[in-house]
Amino acid sequence: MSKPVVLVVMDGVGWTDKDNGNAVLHAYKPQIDELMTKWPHTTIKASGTAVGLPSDKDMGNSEVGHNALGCGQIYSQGAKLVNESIESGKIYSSDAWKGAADYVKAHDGKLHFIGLLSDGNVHSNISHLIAMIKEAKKEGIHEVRVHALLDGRDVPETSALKYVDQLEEVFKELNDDTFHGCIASGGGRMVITMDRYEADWSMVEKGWHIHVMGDGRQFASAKEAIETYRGEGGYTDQYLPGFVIAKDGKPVGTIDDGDSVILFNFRGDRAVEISKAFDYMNKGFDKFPMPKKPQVYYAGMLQYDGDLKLPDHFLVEPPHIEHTMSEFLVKKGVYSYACSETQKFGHVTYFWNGNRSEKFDDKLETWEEVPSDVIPFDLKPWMKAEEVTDKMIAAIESGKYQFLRCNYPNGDMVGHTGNYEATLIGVEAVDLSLRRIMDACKKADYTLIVVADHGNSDEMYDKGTNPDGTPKPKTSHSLARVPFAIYNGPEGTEIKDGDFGLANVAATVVQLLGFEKPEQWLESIIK
Ligand SMILES: O=C(O)[C@H](O)COP(=O)(O)O
Ligand SMILES: [Mn+2]
Ligand SMILES: [Mn+2]
Repeated sequence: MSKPVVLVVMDGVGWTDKDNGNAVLHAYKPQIDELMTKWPHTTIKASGTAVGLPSDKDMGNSEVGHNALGCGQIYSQGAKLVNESIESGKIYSSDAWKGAADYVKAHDGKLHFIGLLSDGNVHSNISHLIAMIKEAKKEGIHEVRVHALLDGRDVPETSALKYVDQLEEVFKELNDDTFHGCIASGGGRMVITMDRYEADWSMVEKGWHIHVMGDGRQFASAKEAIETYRGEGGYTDQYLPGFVIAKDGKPVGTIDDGDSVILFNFRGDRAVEISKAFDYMNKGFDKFPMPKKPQVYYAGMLQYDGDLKLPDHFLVEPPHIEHTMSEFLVKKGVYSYACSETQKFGHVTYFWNGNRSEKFDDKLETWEEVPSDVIPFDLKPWMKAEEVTDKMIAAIESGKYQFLRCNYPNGDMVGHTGNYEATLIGVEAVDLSLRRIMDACKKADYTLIVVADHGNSDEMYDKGTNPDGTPKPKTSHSLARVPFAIYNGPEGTEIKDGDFGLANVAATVVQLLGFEKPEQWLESIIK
């Protein structure tokens, strides 16, 4: 009988000697150091084409990382699929594009785009937005409104004006007697609209008021809003309060009956809640009161949830991820367990299972969520590591599961705040938790795999310095490789020669569990 396997994802903990504010390198982390010296270990690829992104310049992210970990294959991901669909023009012959355009034309309405305004390529890409705006004009749509969520999390932390200027230029070029486009509202992505995993529905409620009702602080332009808020509160982009663009006291682009709305984000986790608000508004939606429910045609860039079929209308076919590890293990009758705190709960369940929100088998699969705090995580960099560890150890000690997985968000969520000192503590909290997991695995004689989904905390400084000479914080992920180590594996466990990536982990897990991998998967990392 093979030993059960525990897999820990240290979210956002990249592995590199480069020291650009490397909070992994400088953290006190005796456990990770032990794993990466005394046990079978290597580093693996977690970015670019190794995880299905358009190019090797694309940093990894949780969606593509957990998809690859959970399915053992490399699928072309949203960023790439949307590029291809726009290049070929296929997107404009989709039912959803035609539906949205026809609805606006039939009602003399406005076409709205909501989404993350940047070229971060994690949730969205501004180039997709611009292409669609140009096509809308070509197709005879007269009124376009953009509801711009400001990024500063997948791109430099105060870069919003660059993207706002780029978009305003496009409108300047396009606007004439037949066409009028402008920014109608917006706000920081960590304040309005882009909540995930139901951590804080009030963010989506705020977004509803700002985008749909035009109910918020008014400014003459997005630029004025950004500059005013920065001056008043020193806000960085991701935390900028909501704003409404108005003329003579009247919002320029509320969402009304007869309008169409396209959410131009391709990634699902932070697109699900706002999509539910639109798709379910007349179907018992009860997450927040809706003083206004406009009759609109709503479409997502992709379908974000394959089980819920959400949203109903979408422009580009999402990757249809088949042959996942969870499905494979269920067919083998293996009991499995998954745990994280809210912020990453969907990563080890929904992303892990190929963007499906439901289990393959209720009896064999157990999922446990530890509620996350709703605070900026640099204020509490240990987050819920202790609670996640408690649950993992209880699950190991129960003896019920042959495969157990968890995600510690600290390296990533604290890394995204740009706070180097806090991120050191975040990594150290993960390391402390690992000691307890390692001891539990030793005691129960389970194999432990420790890996990460992409870098972040390993590069906390951006290019350049602040006016006071301190390093500029970097809030986004990095291109670093990630650590991979096997603790307490079977006698003779040895890493193969070769250059591996996240998609090689699934085969490694099932090999350790004593199964042969399905033919679709990439090879195992061990001999
Ligand atoms: O959504 C986020 O917080 C960031 O854009 C990406 O972080 P993640 O890929 O680690 O979730
Ligand atoms: Mn991640
Ligand atoms: Mn992240």
